[in-house]
Amino acid sequence: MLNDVTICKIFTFDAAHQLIGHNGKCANLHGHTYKLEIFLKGPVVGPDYPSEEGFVIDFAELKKIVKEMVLDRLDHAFLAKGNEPIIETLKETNSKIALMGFRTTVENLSAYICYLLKEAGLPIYSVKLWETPTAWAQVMASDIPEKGPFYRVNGGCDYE
Ligand SMILES: Nc1nc2c(c(=O)[nH]1)N=C([C@H](O)[C@H](O)COP(=O)(O)OP(=O)(O)OP(=O)(O)O)CN2
Ligand SMILES: [Zn+2]
Repeated sequence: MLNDVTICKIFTFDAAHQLIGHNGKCANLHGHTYKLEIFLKGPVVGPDYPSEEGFVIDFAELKKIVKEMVLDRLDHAFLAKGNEPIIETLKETNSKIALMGFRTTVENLSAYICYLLKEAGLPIYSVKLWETPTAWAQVMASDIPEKGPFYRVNGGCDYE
């Protein structure tokens, strides 16, 4: 039996959002440099274990998957629930919109990313998403229900 190892790779992306109806400054259109920590957990495998590589997964491979599935979609985008009036103007100016369909709190975004990567077949352990240097949310893959994350069930909405 192989022992599991947890590995982590860190990414950043810049994005804007607006929490419509929030009773505070985040009701304004504003942006963040998000820091995204992806934790994977699994045995150190290779095609002919024990491999010379000694990887859970090649960080380069992980980077490629996260870039394609997350960063290309979210980086320098407006993260939209879909009810933000600014969307019309952004469309008119061909500005990048990532239509999430849920309220773009750091809780919901981290659950979304974790679910996406889990569905992609990665041995995902957790996703930790920093919205600011002092605020983050972490979602454990094992806490995501089979039918999907909580934002799917209740809209993840603290207002509507
Ligand atoms: N539980 C949550 N609370 C808040 C969220 C969220 O996603 N989950 N989001 C916001 C805002 O979007 C805001 O970007 C973050 O707010 P805050 O941490 O208060 O930001 P500050 O820049 O004021 O941080 P300081 O380090 O305290 O200066 C609001 N709440
Ligand atoms: Zn914010």
